Amino acid sequence: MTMLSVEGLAVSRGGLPVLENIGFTLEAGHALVLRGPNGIGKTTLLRTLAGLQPALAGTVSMPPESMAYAAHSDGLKSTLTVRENMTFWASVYATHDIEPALDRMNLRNLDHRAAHSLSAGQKRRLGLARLLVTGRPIWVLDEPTVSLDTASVALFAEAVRGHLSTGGAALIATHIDLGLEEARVLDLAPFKAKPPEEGGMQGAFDEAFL
Ligand SMILES: Nc1ncnc2c1ncn2[C@@H]1O[C@H](COP(=O)(O)OP(=O)(O)OP(=O)(O)O)[C@@H](O)[C@H]1O
Repeated sequence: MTMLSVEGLAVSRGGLPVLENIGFTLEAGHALVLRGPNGIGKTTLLRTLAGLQPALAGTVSMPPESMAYAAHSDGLKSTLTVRENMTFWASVYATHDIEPALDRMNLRNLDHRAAHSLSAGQKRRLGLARLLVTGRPIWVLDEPTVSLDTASVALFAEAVRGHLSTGGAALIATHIDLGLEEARVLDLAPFKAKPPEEGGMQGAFDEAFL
C-alpha cells in the first residue's frame, strides 16, 4: 500500500532551486534511504516534506502532520530531564506511554538526568526516542545516526524496524548502511537542479558575440 507519493517536487535553499522533478513512492512497512554527496539537497528535501519550508513545485500526497521529523539538532529542552522531555512530547502528540520508548533507546538509566548533561550520542538517542511517542506514520530522519556508537546504531535500526513492522514508513538521509533489508535507496544525483544563473549568464555571454 502506497503511503507517500511525491511527484514533480522542486525544492530550494536560499532562493535557489536545489533539486527538481523529484518523484518517488514510499510504501507502508518500507524505508527509503536518500543518498547523495554533501550539499546535494537531502536536508532541504526532508525539511520541505516536513512542512518547514515551501516547495517550489510539485505534489506531496501526505501532509506534514503525518510525519515525525528528526533533524540534525535534536530539539531537546535542555533544562528538563530525559523523562520530562519524553513526557512533554507525549503530551504534545497526545500519546501516553513513554516507558517502551525509554527502554527501546536505552535511556532508562538516564531518565533523571537533565538533557543538557547528556553526551552527544545520548542526546541523539533521546531525540530519536521522541519519534517513538509521536504516533506518526512517516518518520523523516536527517542523518539520524550522527554521534551514535555501534550499539546505539543497532538500537536505532531496531526501532526503525519496529516502526516498519507496525505499518509505518521511514525516509532517511544517511551516509551509513543501517542494515535495513526493508530499505530502498534513492540516489538524488539525477534530480540536481541546474543553477539558473549559469544558463542565463551563458546565454547573455553568447548573445554578446552574435
Ligand atoms: N541556510 C542556507 N541558505 C542558503 N543555502 C543553503 C542553506 N543551507 C544549505 N544551503 C545550500 O543548499 C544546498 C543543499 O543543502 P542541504 O543541506 O540540503 O544538502 P545535504 O545533501 O543535506 O548535505 P549534507 O550531506 O552535507 O548534509 C547546498 O548547496 C547548501 O550549500
